[in-house]
Amino acid sequence: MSKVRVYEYAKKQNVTSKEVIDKLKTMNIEVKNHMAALENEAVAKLDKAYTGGQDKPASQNKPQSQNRPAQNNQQNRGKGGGPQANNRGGKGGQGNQGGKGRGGQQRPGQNRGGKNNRNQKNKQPFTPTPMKPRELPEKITFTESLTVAELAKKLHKEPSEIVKKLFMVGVMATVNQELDKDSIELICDDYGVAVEEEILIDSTDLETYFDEESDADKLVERPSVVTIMGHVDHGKTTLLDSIRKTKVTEGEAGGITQHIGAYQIENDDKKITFLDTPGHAAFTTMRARGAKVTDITILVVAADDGVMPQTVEAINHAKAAEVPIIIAVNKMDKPSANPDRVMQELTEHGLVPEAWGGDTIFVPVSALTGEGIDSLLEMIGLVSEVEELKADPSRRAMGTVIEAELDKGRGSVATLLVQDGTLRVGDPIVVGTTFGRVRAMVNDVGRRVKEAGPSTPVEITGLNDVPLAGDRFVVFEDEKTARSIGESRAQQALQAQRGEKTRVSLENLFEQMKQGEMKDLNVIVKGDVQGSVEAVAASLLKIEVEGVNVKIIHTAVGAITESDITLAAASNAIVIGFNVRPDANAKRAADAEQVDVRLHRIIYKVIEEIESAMTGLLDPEFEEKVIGQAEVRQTFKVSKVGTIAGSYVTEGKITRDSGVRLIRDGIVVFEGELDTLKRYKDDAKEVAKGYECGITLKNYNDVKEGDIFEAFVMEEIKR
Ligand SMILES: Nc1nc2c(ncn2[C@@H]2O[C@H](COP(=O)(O)OP(=O)(O)OP(=O)(O)O)[C@@H](O)[C@H]2O)c(=O)[nH]1
Repeated sequence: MSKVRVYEYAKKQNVTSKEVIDKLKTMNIEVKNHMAALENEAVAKLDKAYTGGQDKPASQNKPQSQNRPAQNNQQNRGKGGGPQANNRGGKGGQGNQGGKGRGGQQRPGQNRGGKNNRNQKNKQPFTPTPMKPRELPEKITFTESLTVAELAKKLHKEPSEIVKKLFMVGVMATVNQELDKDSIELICDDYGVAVEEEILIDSTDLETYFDEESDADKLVERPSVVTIMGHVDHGKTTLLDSIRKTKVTEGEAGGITQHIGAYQIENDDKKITFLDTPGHAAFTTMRARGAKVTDITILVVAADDGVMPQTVEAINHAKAAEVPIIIAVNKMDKPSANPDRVMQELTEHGLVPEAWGGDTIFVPVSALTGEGIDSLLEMIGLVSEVEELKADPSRRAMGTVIEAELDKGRGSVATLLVQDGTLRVGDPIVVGTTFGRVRAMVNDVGRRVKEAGPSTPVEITGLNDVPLAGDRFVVFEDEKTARSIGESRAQQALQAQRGEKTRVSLENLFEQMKQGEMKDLNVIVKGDVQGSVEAVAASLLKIEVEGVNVKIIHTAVGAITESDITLAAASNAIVIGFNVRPDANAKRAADAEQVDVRLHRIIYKVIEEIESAMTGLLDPEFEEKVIGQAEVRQTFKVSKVGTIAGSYVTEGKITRDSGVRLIRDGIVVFEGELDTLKRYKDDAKEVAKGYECGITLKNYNDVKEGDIFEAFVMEEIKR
């Protein structure tokens, strides 16, 4: 196949891949990254754009294609920003100088600006004179960025000259400052020197291998991968069992005992893979790690119970992952079954049955009696046909870890879902940050196998360490490469742990918007009552700021849970708690995943904060810091004084002048000030963890045993 990839095309045109991707975007052609293969049609359109409508194919263009219209250059200059020195807020626009275009792409001697022509006059075009030491180079190359000093060296100039030039276009830079691509191009443009950005292909980035496209003629249909989700006790496990029992061939060794966290069945000559990781937590954890493994979600809803909170959560998780949903209305054998109610309730969540004019498939089943299971499988078959699930068994194997553990006898044991290619015993493999050679491979019924094709779950041994669920794996040519990539990945992971992640937060939102990285601000709203959740969500949706949309991906009543944080991490969302707090697990998860959780009690403050963040006006000067917690052990009513809460400090400390919140079952019932803080009879300035104290609140008396005081102070944030 001779398809041209984005980076190859960019090279041909002597522009960057990003520019090509941006240009494609303006043509409504979305490509994943620089590795994406371009359709002929896209190449033709690009050729047209780069040759100014002359319909000249890229192959005929000289590598340094000069004849790009100035207006294209303008367009490609990046979103609203002129040149900027990195790490600086450089006021955009200034450097975007009129029709000057990006002569950086041009070679000296070709149609250059006046200044450079003057330089050129001294040159004897056909006499091979030796290069003068201070002469400008024809072209420079760089990867990602250059410091001012490095750029100066490449241009054979003094750094101070470059600093001056930058200053002229409104960029203040010091000698050691890193310059971004725009600034480098602008300076080179000014000297009439061509620039080429070398794009490094990161061989340690496993996703790159997933993005490699297969030849169309090698693609074959692959089994669909199905996850079952639903509310507790609605019958997920029973349904999974029932499907397996009806379909696993009797003759299989090991019968129906399942060995690994996934199994495959055959229905109408078509295989279906079920992931036995019920619950959306596992599903979303995987997605948070970047892996998409599920093709279809079966949402189990008990016909006698209807839509419950976890049903809604599951819907939102599946929607966020853009996975099609089939509804299994379970427990139809029960006399109290009311499938109409289930349909009605799900309609309220945007899942409208086909019978009512929608496009959601509802299948009534009984996991207990087996009734309806065949229709369910048939529907899975139908949906997977629509999805056109394809893979190329001839390529190197790649996929995702379903689960992994350390086995005393066998060492690291990992269940992998092969998503593309064919995995074979003996293959050198990198799995997450681990590596090795596939020593032995066992299928879902415990039988040893030599190879496993697309959508097949297998258990393997032979890795040097235990990978994590959701980690990606890729097979490499030889063990040496696998080891070196595995080791660099482990190293990178360590560094990343120390470094920072770029999850969206209200603090960095504007910056990300400016760089064109954010189009949707995903938000999860949790609140104390349905009414307030709806009100917050509705007000958020009304915010109008150009360039970014608020997208509510999940709302629910109750405290912020770990599952909310996982969803936020997977969907790059922020979490808003309205009169509710995160529970302990959620707090830990939010810290670890760096999910921005914003807690509020007044709607307009929520809106104000988000709006300011979107317009870059967020005032981050003060941030609330929780300094301690105390639990109310006993209350005493004293006339004139009110209720004294005999409390025990469980975390940090409570200080006399800290702000305080009273929390009951995860819900904030009061926020205000302390009236008194006493140790025995004496006033105390602060009471530390492990000590008892008496607390009264200003203007609030309804303190109850078991309530939690949360003390906080406002701290100035260093910018
Ligand atoms: N009558 C009837 N009972 C069912 C059916 N499906 C499941 N049950 C029962 O419902 C209960 C819960 O079923 P499970 O399969 O454990 O539910 P689950 O969704 O896996 O529950 P968790 O794993 O706790 O989330 C069990 O007692 C099942 O026997 C059904 O179709 N009809």
